Amino acid sequence: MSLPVVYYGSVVNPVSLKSFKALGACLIAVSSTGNIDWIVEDVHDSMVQETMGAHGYLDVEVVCLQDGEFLIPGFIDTHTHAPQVPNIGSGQSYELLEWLERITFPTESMFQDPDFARRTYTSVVRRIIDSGTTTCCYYGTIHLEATQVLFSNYLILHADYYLGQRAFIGKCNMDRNSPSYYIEPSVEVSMAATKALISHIKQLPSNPHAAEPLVQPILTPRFAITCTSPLLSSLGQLAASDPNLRIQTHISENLAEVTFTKSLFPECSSYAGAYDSFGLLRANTILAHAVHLSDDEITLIAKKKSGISHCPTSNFNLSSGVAPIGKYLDHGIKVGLGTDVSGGYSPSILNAIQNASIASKVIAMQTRGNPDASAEFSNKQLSVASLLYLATSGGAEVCDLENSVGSFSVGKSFDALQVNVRNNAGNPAMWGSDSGPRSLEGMLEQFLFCGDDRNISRVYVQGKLIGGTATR
Ligand SMILES: O=c1[nH]c(=O)c2nc[nH]c2[nH]1
Ligand SMILES: [Zn+2]
Repeated sequence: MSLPVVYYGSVVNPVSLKSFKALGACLIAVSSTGNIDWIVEDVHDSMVQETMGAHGYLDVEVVCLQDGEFLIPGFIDTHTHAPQVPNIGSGQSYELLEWLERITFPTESMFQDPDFARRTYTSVVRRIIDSGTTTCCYYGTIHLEATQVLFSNYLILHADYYLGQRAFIGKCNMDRNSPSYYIEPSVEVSMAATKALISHIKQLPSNPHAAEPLVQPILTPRFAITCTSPLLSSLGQLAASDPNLRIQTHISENLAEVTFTKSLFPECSSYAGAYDSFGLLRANTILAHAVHLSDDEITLIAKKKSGISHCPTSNFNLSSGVAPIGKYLDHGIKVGLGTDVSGGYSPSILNAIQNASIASKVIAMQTRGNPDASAEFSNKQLSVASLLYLATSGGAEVCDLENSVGSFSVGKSFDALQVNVRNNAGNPAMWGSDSGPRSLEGMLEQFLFCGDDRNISRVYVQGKLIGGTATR
């Protein structure tokens, strides 16, 4: 257990899709458990010690942020593929199905060799942490051993793994429509490996102070095209036996994919209907992409309370389309952001924020002649407040972690980023020696739109410093 610590300075705290708090002189107390003990806003520096004393915090370390530094909740990446980092930036000319066949499946198949996984995954996790991702939903490959290696990075990186990054780790299920060199031979083999991974991850000790283990397994049927009905049915049964087990998959990313999926499940009403028929649509299901959903599918997903991972960089990059996120928000669907490496070419949620903004502007421009005046978000560009929310609190909702992370409040874990937009951060796009003092709102907007990992000096999960430039 570490010592309690108090952070004093500027804090940005998401409140809703429409607002956030920009607090100039805030005290956040983090107890030795890594959870937030108390928060006091607007504290003059002459009152810091007295305020701490009133909370019984005597002789506790105070970390004071400087001008140009502020805290925000850590980013939540609701969808990425760890084994695709080696081919990040390749194959940009293809659409989804061809890209899978030519670029992705060949790379993923290399993880059959656990040594390749060992050589690759450590730097992958390190890079994602330093990009500011405190919670990450990872797809592995079909290989049990390599996915165990991915998990073991939490041991390698931090000695006591449970104080590292918060993560969901899944082994892909694929028993059809996959190349002969990268396919599981049967439902039984796929299910046995899935169960073995779950037991492997669950057997390790968890942090007693975290509401749930920091690293958890997640069911990962890759997408309906690569899973037979018996496999989806077995995964649905496994999910039914453990309501807490998260599920992640892809949905309606690309029009050719949607057509192929419907041909494979003619008895189902839709792509979403196919997942639902196997019990795979529920409140802790994370559906990546959702670019081309029908109105009936939107209604079904809203009814099931499943979450959508918006992956705008990937949606642009693979020419998949523009997901109508505003419409989903108006239907009350939970939405978070995903980098979807390597469909997306950046492991940073900052890049997903920037492309989510542009995606919403594309829709707003296309529908200018037909604004939906009665709707709050449909056909409108996403505000800074909405973008911040999707990257943090929205992601927490999608991961079913909204009571533990996603914003700063008493009782939640201190999963946070210390952002630095000062000159010494080394990003010449920011600050500038003669630009003078700026508002916290202004600094936040510039960070979201032109910041990068140079501007993330500290990354905390469950109160523990796990990355950022200050650790390098
Ligand atoms: O963007 C994507 N990346 C993938 O790896 C994948 N697999 C199925 N569907 C997918 N979409
Ligand atoms: Zn994906």
